[in-house]
Amino acid sequence: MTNTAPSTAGARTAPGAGDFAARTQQIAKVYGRGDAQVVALDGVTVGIPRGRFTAIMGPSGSGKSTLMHCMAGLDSVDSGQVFIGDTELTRLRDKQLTRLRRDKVGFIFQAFNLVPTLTALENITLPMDIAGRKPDREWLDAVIDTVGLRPRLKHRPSELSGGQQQRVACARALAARPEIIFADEPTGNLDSRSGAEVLGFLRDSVRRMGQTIVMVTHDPSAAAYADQVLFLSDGQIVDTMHEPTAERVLERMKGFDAVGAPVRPAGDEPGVAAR
Ligand SMILES: Nc1ncnc2c1ncn2[C@@H]1O[C@H](COP(=O)(O)OP(=O)(O)OP(=O)(O)O)[C@@H](O)[C@H]1O
Repeated sequence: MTNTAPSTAGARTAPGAGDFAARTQQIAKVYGRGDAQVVALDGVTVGIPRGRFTAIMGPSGSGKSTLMHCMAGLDSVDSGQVFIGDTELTRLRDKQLTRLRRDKVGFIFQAFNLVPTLTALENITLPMDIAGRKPDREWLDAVIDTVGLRPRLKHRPSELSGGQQQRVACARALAARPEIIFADEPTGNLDSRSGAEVLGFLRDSVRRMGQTIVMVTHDPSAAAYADQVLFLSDGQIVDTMHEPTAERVLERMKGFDAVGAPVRPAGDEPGVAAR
């Protein structure tokens, strides 16, 4: 890759660094050595615009999870820079990184990761309790209403459906008002109706609350809830699609052959790798 400016990833005019909730500059990540070496990220430069919903798609093994983990400070890069807001993660010591993840980043995983002995409300406020922060009551109320959990706040996870449990996990991520939320296959364990509900709440939290969300997904219908989709192939971003529909995303995914090489259809906007 020869470019150095982050992909606008959805913003139509070139935004400044301050408009990105997270960004990377030429990051590379290699796993293993010698014959077993795998280049998971190959010089990715990308910006995640604030207050937008961004989906990351690509063939299996293209580097989606690695990119998300590196952007979230859950994994280290071999070269390049990662920023959350103005803070360069790649310069932080472990303790500072832990604090930054706690204070500025929210996570939603495929497995709901709720504490079984706590009620829904206690699970939602747990990260703030651990951080010794008092929840902003008004914001918490808005989050609870957005995810439709008010009648279920005293229930424990085992008394909730999968969709409701994932809504608790969404509310937990939203409650602390993080700079950015990373969601890794958040609907992977849900039936299509519950999945649609959760995706609707995520989209609402972006539209109504100005949250920034990045979501890795394999599902074109899930990606269609996003404002833009970044397509990864062989550790590089090869396309960006704005205002996606499930049909267009599916069509674009068909453009990747079995080993993941991109075949760009005419008319699609080039991604950062081509700039
Ligand atoms: N811990 C690891 N050790 C060795 N190789 C790894 C490790 N993690 C990922 N990889 C390799 O890096 C590449 C990118 O993996 P990654 O999980 O980021 O892809 P992905 O697009 O998220 O895949 P999937 O859609 O199948 O989840 C793959 O070839 C994978 O095998």
